[in-house]
Amino acid sequence: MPTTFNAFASGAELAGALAERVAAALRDGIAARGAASLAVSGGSTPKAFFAALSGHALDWQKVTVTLVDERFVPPDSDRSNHRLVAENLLQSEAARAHFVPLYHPAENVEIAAAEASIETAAIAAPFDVAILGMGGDGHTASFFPGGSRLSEALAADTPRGVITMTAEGAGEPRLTFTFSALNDARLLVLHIEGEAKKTVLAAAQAEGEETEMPIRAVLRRAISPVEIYWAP
Ligand SMILES: O=C1O[C@H](COP(=O)(O)O)[C@@H](O)[C@H](O)[C@H]1O
Repeated sequence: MPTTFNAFASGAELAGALAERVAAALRDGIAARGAASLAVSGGSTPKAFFAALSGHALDWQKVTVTLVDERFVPPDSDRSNHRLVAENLLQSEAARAHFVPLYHPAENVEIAAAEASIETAAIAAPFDVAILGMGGDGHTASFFPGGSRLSEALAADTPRGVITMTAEGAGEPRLTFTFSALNDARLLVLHIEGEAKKTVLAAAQAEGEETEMPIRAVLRRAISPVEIYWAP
């Protein structure tokens, strides 16, 4: 699928434009199907976008928000993507959205992933919107190079759902939606910021193994076109 590259002069400009784009897609989903879904990434990049989106007036009660991936940490951890979303997106107008977490206080991450798969299966597929990020190592979601279940996570025939991932660069064990659950989102965005990530993106767009830079799976094989949003 083709990618489009949308460059902005600043992170603030990007946040405003991406929030407009996502709010419009959610409104379209509500108009067409009565409800809409949004899967967002964590990390350090999306805060300004979350703040901009949270102020958009739309029928948030009909929107389900979930995470593309999560660390196996409780929501009061400063490493929690759930916490990031609660503090920055589920505010203002968006406080009325329904949030489905991936973390569950289970005995181990495998049980938590099974619970997350069951709960998120109630969200109609495909997602209306999925916002991916990308790490400096070329990971997206929790598809890490060298990840314990990377091949399974990236395989097109792995069912939609949440699986576990451990990797040297990942810190805590992870919970991540599979590639099959993300690649057909009606609006599929890759949100990256900084010159360093632009360089990583260029490397990912060159030849090489998907397993070395898992973002390649999205850039090469996603069913939906990938809209890249970048600012310096
Ligand atoms: O581990 C993660 O990292 C990526 C990228 O994060 P960033 O801090 O470089 O923006 C993120 O997309 C993912 O959701 C997160 O769990």
